[in-house]
Amino acid sequence: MTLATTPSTTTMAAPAVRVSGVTVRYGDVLALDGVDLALTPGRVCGLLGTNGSGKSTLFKTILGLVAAERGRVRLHGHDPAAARKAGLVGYVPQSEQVDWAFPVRVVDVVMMGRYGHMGITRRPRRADREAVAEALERTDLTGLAHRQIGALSGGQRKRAFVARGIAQGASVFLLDEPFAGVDKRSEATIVEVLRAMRDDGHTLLVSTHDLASVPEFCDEAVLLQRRVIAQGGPEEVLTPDRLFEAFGIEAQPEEDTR
Ligand SMILES: Nc1ncnc2c1ncn2[C@@H]1O[C@H](COP(=O)(O)OP(=O)(O)OP(=O)(O)O)[C@@H](O)[C@H]1O
Repeated sequence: MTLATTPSTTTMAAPAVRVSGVTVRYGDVLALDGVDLALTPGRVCGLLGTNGSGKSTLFKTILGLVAAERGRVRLHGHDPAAARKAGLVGYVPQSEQVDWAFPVRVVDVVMMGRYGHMGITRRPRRADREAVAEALERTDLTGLAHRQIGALSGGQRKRAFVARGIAQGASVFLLDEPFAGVDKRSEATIVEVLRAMRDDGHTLLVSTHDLASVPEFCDEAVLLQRRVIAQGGPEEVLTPDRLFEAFGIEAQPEEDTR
């Protein structure tokens, strides 16, 4: 599941997302401590860290769902609330955060991405239906469009949320553990979709526990442990010393995956 190297010209572009000195607390719990992060447009960045290292909190802060005590977040120059209102950011949540019993079809989930484009009546127009059809096509879900979301496999559900972001016209995608509970075939399909999005200039931040796969599908990686331990190319970030600092174990990516 290899993503081709991004053209070097993109490395000079202004960041699509800039997180500057962000500190977040839940009561007494310090979840993020002065986090600095810059995401270059048209790249896939892997977000790595132990359980409780702050990955989901970082996503929620970028989305504007959690308020930072200090620091600031900008998405293409906008604050999180404005970016969300403009539909600039697509979010694929962890599976546990979604009520799969909710009686809604795949096509309805994807149409939710169009709400910001519709009037208050939320009546889809031709352009909305076309955008949804295209997003379903790109995520290989056309044949499942009328199935209940709860009746999909884990990988298909993830793709439905990616399709929602595509229909929305998002340019930044935050994916929280998109490969968790997903079989190899679905994983390969998701990686294909992410590659196509990246090649179209979208910016992707992808949290994963699968260290070995990071050099294969990410252009860069961030190691998080409440603060950023390292950000850069996977080979410069995933060193034994840094992995030990982040995970407290002698973990390192398998050599044959590089
Ligand atoms: N709503 C909340 N109230 C109180 N503490 C919270 C809340 N959400 C998260 N935390 C705490 O903040 C810290 C960071 O949690 P977060 O969910 O961001 O970690 P994570 O890296 O996403 O973990 P995981 O890999 O298990 O999903 C943890 O110590 C967690 O217990």
